[in-house]
Amino acid sequence: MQEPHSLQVYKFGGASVKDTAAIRNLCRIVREHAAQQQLLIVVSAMGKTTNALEEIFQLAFTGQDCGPKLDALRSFHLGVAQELFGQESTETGQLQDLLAQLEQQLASLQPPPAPADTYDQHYDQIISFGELLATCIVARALDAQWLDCRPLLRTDHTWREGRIDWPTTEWNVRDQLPTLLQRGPVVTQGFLGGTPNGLTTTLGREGSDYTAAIFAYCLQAQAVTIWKDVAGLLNADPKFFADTVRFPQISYQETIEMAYYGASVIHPKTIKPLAVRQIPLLVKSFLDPTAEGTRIGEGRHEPLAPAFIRKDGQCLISFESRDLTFISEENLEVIFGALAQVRLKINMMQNSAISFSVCTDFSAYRLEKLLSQLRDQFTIHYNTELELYTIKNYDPASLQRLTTGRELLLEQRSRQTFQFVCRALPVTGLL
Ligand SMILES: Nc1ncnc2c1ncn2[C@@H]1O[C@H](COP(=O)(O)OP(=O)(O)O)[C@@H](O)[C@H]1O
Ligand SMILES: N[C@@H](CC(=O)OP(=O)(O)O)C(=O)O
Repeated sequence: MQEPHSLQVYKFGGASVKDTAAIRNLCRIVREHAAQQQLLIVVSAMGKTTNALEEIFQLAFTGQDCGPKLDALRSFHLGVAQELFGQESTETGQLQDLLAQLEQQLASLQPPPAPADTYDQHYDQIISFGELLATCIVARALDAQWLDCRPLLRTDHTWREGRIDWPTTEWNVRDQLPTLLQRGPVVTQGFLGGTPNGLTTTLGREGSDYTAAIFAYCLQAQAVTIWKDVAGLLNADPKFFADTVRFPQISYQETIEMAYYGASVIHPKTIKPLAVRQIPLLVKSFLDPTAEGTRIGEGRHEPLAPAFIRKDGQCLISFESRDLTFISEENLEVIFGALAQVRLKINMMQNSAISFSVCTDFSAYRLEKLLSQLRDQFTIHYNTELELYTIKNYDPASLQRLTTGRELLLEQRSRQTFQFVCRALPVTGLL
């Protein structure tokens, strides 16, 4: 038996499996870069399938017709499978079974409409089909073993953000995976987990990177490679910023901070399990697989270029005590408690004498719940459609580059990091 550390974990996200050509490219990468090694391949839903499933679920849950959107999702997956494997080979089998299960589960939501407080639980049962369908196709394209990760990756019942039960998960993974990996490559789902009573959970949007890290941690893998549509970890998202530069090497700590502030290239929970076991994380381009990419690991490096992180869809909420009393620890306890209960994460916060402001991701549903809990005690104002910018390792030029022409609604700076909230401006090109 090979030593456990000879294992590589590859993670392929939505962009790398978005269509037939992308899946063929994935197969080439696996063949050319992972021969002679044990390989666990973690795969996300194809392209924008998770968003499509969210729309389908929303329609079904609110008693509306999701038929046309479901048909489009079905045709898309069957179309890709037919291009890869031929018409007849997809008429029955696992893919058809999964599509039938999805249809059945959606039908069971209506009528009668499920109670509103089961929304998140039902969400997970439906949204998870994106990864199940994608892995079914990719495993077959690679002639690899298909693994349902849900019985292994044990979580609690925190729907849409399942919290991993590490001891159970590690035991399960170490019990099951080594034998399978010895036989050949294994393909499994990112983003999914399972509760003790066999229900599906998801780990938070874009959580497949985290799945790769969980498996790598449990199996003490040699490295994790996440294959992206960018050259590596850059100092900014090239979709919004001009003149980006790649970091060839960067520490776990710098990366975790970038992910925390919103650099969407890596899910924020990915780094910790890898850092604990000193497993390097490689970010590589599936468009140019031989290029160097980025190596994230232990150690120090030269000071980095300023990094720019933009988070859109922000909401700035301010709480004022109703009777001009100062914002006190007691008030803050109430506000934090309510934010935690409705699961609104604080991206930035600031207090003054009689008011306390938080910047969070906007969710109409969660905001309404928050307002109904706190309205009696506080006067609450909020603004939506805002952007939160963070500059790590800022200098005067980078500050000027980002703040010129913007009205800053809230700002904060430490020695390394500058953050501000502002109104979204019309897009006129790259920043
Ligand atoms: N600092 C950054 N460096 C590189 N890419 C970034 C950065 N911040 C955001 N991105 C964005 O992350 C995208 C890749 O991540 P993501 O879309 O989650 O990939 P996938 O879903 O395929 O795993 C890139 O296309 C890029 O727009
Ligand atoms: N498919 C899920 C999980 C995920 O991680 O996807 P991706 O690897 O494409 O970001 C999502 O879109 O949230």
